[in-house]
Amino acid sequence: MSSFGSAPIPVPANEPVRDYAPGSPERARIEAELDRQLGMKVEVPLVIGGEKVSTSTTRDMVMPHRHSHVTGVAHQAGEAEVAKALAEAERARGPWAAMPFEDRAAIFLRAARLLEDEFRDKLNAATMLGQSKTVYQAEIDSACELIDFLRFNVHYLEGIYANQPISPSSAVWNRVEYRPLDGFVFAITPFNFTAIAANLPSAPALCGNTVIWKPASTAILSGHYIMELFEAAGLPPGVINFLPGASSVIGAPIMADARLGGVHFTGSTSTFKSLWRQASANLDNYRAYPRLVGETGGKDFVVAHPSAELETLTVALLRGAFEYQGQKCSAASRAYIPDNLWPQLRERLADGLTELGTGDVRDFSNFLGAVIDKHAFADHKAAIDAAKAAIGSGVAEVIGGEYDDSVGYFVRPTIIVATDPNYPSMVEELFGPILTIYVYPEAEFEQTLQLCDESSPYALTGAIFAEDRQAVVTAVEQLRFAAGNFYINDKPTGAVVGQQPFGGGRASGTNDKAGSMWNLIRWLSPRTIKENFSPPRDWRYPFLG
Ligand SMILES: NC(=O)c1ccc[n+]([C@@H]2O[C@H](COP(=O)([O-])OP(=O)(O)OC[C@H]3O[C@@H](n4cnc5c(N)ncnc54)[C@H](O)[C@@H]3O)[C@@H](O)[C@H]2O)c1
Ligand SMILES: N[C@@H](CCC=O)C(=O)O
Repeated sequence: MSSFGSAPIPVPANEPVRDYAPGSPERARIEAELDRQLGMKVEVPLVIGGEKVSTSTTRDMVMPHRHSHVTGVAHQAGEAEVAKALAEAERARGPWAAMPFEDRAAIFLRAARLLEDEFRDKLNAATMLGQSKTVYQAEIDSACELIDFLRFNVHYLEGIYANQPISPSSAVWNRVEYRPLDGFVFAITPFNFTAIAANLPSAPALCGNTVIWKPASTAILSGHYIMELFEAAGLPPGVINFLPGASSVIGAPIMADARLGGVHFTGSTSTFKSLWRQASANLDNYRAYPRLVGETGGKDFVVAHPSAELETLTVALLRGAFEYQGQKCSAASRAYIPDNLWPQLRERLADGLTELGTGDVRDFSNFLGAVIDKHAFADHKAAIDAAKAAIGSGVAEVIGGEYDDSVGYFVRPTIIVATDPNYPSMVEELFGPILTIYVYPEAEFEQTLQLCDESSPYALTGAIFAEDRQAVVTAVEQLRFAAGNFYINDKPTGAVVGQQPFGGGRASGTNDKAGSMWNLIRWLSPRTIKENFSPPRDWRYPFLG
């Protein structure tokens, strides 16, 4: 806090989602920006200590929905740049930690304001072109969710700082200083959410930490504009160091560094486990135990009770499973449907699938773009082929199931109807536009809840659909540990900062709830200070006489 006053932070409200309707001013602006970005090639440097760094190795950035189109090149970090980033993160630590909270807060509040306006189209367009999001999916991510993260984190941190111990006597004053960690933070970010990519480095930075940020190789374009945004907002050099490059080159030396204070990770479960193993192997090197925060994979479920309402269930499955090509960690990827509802639901879903346009995100009539890259395409193709081959032994039918990578990595929305509740796509994460459904006998609702709870290792999001209140009560009870974000009569995606703190347990992560005080607490190392205004002057207890 300032030495000369205590100014309350403006109370945040969620950023309104713009609708980009035909003829709207925002539609005209984003179309112009898309055309502008389509006409250019960007050269993305590393940013270390505020300096833009080029290297001898670059990597092409391509559009998933038109892989022949190169949006630019990204310079790749090597050993020397990793060493420089470690040195810069160390150099900037003292001055940044000494900067008053109001000033750190002002930088991120200014970033939010810049994103509300002049950066909005740039970041949305980059997210659309680089990560193949439709305009709506880009808007809720790279504009609204990111603005919310920036504003709400400031608000939550103010609340944490205000949390102080009691000082019951006039002789003693107790206080807690919420220091940053005793080392730098390594932020490792996924491809699928621009807001997450920005939040993972900026949340620890707001708390006074310096950060080395390794973005996903398939989301560099939006990462580049995030760095421009932070720079425009006045973030001092060295606070966030941007290090695109191969994880094999960047990961090991940073994880082995004695000054590692924490890892802020979002991505797959297997990558997080490998980071945890590296931390454990390096335990004797570290100055302090690093904080390991990871939000990871999911096998998110929808359970319908026989009393569920068909219309809302249909919409929840179509939107929950297929928005952004199912590449949300929260996406509904398995559903348990009672046999009384299945015939009608099947018809509605099959009709819905034929209407979900899949193609170039520059065409606003499409509901889905492409999956992120050739590896994801190959995985989804293999899963669809395997399901078709399993018809009659574990699978009843495959609805949809088309794919084509001649122009872009397109996988059309697909439903696998499994007869085996442990069929691989009922229990393993695929992270694409594939929903697997198991139809259960309507009398077996409680056994089905148990199956849902026990058959997959993940516990990120899940939903119950029921009109019968007792069924809701039973599901809430039986699925207590099956999801960190649980929804009643709503799709399991679309958590909003400030409304539904997000994260899961079991194989889905450490459940530190992004966009909440619980996440920020992980980047703080409290120091308790007791001051005695009248220390004792005699060592004897009164009873010693
Ligand atoms: N739970 C959540 O909140 C959440 C949110 C978004 C995504 N996800 C999960 O993320 C996954 C998809 O994202 P992805 O494909 O980008 O995940 P990923 O694990 O492949 O990559 C995530 C990041 O880790 C880096 N990485 C990989 N190996 C590394 C290593 N050895 N050392 C250092 N860095 C390394 C990657 O380069 C990337 O930056 C899915 O499993 C999804 O469920 C979870
Ligand atoms: N917060 C997002 C998920 C982010 C993971 O990819 C949601 O709730 O849909």
